[in-house]
Amino acid sequence: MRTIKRQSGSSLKGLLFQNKSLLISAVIASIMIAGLNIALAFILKLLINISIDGEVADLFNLLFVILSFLSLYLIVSVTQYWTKNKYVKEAMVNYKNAITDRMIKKDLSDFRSHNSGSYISVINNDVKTVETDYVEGNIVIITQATLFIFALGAMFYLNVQVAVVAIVLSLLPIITSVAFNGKVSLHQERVSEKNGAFTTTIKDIFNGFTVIKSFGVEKEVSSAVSGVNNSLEVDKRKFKNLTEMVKSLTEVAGFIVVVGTFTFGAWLAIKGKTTPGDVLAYIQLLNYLLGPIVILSESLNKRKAGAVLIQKIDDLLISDGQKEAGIPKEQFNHSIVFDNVSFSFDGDKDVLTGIHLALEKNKSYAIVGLSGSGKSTLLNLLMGYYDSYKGNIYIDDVELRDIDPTSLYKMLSVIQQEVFMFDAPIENNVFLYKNYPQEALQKAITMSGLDGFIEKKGSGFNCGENGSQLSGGEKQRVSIARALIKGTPVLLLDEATSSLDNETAQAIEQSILNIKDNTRIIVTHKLNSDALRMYDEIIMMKNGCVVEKGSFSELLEKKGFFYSLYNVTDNARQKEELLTV
Ligand SMILES: Nc1ncnc2c1ncn2[C@@H]1O[C@H](COP(=O)(O)OP(=O)(O)OP(=O)(O)O)[C@@H](O)[C@H]1O
Repeated sequence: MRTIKRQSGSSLKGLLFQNKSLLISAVIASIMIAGLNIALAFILKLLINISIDGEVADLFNLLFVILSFLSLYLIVSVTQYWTKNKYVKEAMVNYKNAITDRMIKKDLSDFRSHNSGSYISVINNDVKTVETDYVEGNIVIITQATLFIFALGAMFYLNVQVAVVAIVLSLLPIITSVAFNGKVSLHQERVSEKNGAFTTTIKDIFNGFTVIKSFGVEKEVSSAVSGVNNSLEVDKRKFKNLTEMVKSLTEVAGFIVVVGTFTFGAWLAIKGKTTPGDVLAYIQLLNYLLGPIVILSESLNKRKAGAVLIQKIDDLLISDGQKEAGIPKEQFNHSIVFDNVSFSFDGDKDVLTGIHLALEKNKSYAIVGLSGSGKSTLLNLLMGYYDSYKGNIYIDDVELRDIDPTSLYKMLSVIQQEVFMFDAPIENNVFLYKNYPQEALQKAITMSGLDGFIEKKGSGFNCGENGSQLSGGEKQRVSIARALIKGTPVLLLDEATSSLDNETAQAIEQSILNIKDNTRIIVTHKLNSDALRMYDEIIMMKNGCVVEKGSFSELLEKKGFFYSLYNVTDNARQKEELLTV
């Protein structure tokens, strides 16, 4: 058997930097803004020096410079936000599309290993944080770092001693911020996890609204939500407290830098070693030194936390890995074989034990057994929902785990009791937006018993959210039609007609059993002798094992477990109930 190699997959982070020309334009504009801010300090210095010992003509010349400066500032600033917003928009479109794409391409077993709330929370919360703290944060960091470097350079230009004092003191807020880096990331990750749990809880309320109402458990559910909500808000508060404490500490450290540098500048002015204009320029430059330190410390911490979220998103989408491209197999030639298959959900207690089955092409099989005996799990293994089973499942001698999942679903269709419906017209729900030959459509619609409904309501009838405008039976008919239209060589039915009345259910079962060029494996609770007689083989399950198999008459002759169940009563209805308990 080929082993499944797990591949780590590439990180989606690269997508955030894909549009390089826009990113570079936004960065250049940001750097220019930083330069213009420094130029403002020199303009103020000139203004003060002219006011002390200059001429009116100098003042007019300077005013002309100021007007040109303001026009340039406006142009650069508009360019900066325009390119930045366009870059962020394109980066986020690419990133979110890639996330959705990866989610959809996950194979079933991988997708089901995570709670759907985690995926929703990633799209709703984490991606937003990545946008503000990481993508926009990168540009903020570049702008502020440039402003800091320019301000420092300008200080050196004005006075080396003042610049050295400013650098030494600036280490204080930087150290403060770096010291809390790790802790901030940890708290951000915790908030993200709690967001996921909260989304899952809210999702459960929407999905289980009818249950909540009919069982009158509003208060209990509200209190459960309140617990999750409270826990999320507690962690959010801790996160905010921490970031704001870091901000306060950095601000205080910043004041020390201002007061220290300014005192030193004032001392130099008193000694006559610098001009008042220079002192004003120091003050202005100090703002450009301190502002960035505070913003940088906050932005660097948030960026780090954003990077942790990017990693978390990657892990959710990649770490479980997708199967290495498997063997493409779309034709079903002769048989499906379960060779000593055992399976456990929790790795402890087996739900299926030592299953040996050989299912031949174009035959029909009924799987029967008491509730919880493992019938659905057997079908789910065949659908590739789980790959951690022991033993082997072969489709025409190819191990199921080695088959490319996409091609597997071209061979198998499943019809289940739970039917998902899109909030779309019935025709889109049946065809699932694909084109099929008219003849195939008509055949599937007739066989599934949907023809009457479509005639009455029209193919454009909207099904409502998850089919709220349709009855349970109508939804099941849609699901049957969907599978029949797909025309796969193997059909799996798991309680597919349970919501239909006995007569309709039997009619549909009969028409499915009449398809001769199809392999049908049908889990049924209905011990109806007319239907059971039509199956090539009945597989009787008990406690995760296949205990009997054979045709209806063979099993009756055997007088075993199937016989005893079938003969418990002559009343078919009671037999059905017996198996459902
Ligand atoms: N996702 C799951 N996680 C853990 N245990 C599960 C899971 N799904 C099913 N089981 C357990 O596995 C056993 C077999 O379940 P399965 O649904 O296959 O039985 P079944 O014969 O189809 O039952 P029914 O006729 O009631 O649908 C049961 O004990 C069930 O509780």
